[in-house]
Amino acid sequence: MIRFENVTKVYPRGTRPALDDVSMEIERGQFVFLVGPSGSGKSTVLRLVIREEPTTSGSVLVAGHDLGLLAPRKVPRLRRQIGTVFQDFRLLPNKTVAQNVAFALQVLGKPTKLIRTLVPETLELVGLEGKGRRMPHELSGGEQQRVAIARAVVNHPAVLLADEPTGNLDPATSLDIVRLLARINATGTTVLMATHDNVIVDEFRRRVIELDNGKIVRDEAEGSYIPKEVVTPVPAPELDPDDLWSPPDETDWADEVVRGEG
Ligand SMILES: Nc1ncnc2c1ncn2[C@@H]1O[C@H](COP(=O)(O)OP(=O)(O)OP(=O)(O)O)[C@@H](O)[C@H]1O
Repeated sequence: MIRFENVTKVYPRGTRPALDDVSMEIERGQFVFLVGPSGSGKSTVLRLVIREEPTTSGSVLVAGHDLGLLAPRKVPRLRRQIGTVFQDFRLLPNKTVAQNVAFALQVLGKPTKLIRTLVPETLELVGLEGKGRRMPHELSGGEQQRVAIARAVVNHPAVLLADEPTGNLDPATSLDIVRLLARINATGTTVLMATHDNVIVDEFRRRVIELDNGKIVRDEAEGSYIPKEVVTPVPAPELDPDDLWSPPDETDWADEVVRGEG
């Protein structure tokens, strides 16, 4: 689904490469934690996947398509297939919860009838049923992040990128948010989450890719990671795929990118 081939990224005013000859492949449907110290290149990986930045050398491929060959006017089409969530939520402060989520569909020109169905459905998915009329400032941090996640997934993206989504949240709320991301992953959405939080990484035991100084220094398959310390046990993430949307259709997604290139 996401492939990096010998990717090096040097920012215009960078003194050293933010990414240095990185190669990796993330399969469709995987949940991957991207870890590493501050400045190791985690956010840069995410920026390259949505083509917010070009590579300096090497290729980033999404669904088999080289983003370096994608015409700039086709980039919005790519981003439509990729949901993004950030540490600071980035909600529209003057819109209600429901309007924040609806806005993501309105900018895509989706019909009102569809929006009226999808918004409540998505708010229920993220555990915010009944809170659609609240303003963002009337919510806790964890609830605000749920709104941001609802907005990111309401269009059923093939990929969800999360950059330190728990960075502003307390430990218990952080685990709830990652459980929610795991539920979304269980619907077939590929999830790539950058995090500093070792408790979460140890707890969820998904694939871990560690960066240091722009290089991959560890890549451990799902479930193979042995925590260094015992952490407080918490219940396993709730996975109920029957209750959720069907997985995104990779064929449609690939076709859309192909059409975009043409
Ligand atoms: N726009 C930019 N211009 C110049 N250098 C940049 C830019 N963005 C990031 N960098 C540099 O690239 C390197 C990688 O940064 P990046 O933000 O990807 O790291 P990170 O692992 O996400 O860090 P953090 O955990 O602190 O968010 C750092 O040395 C950073 O200073």
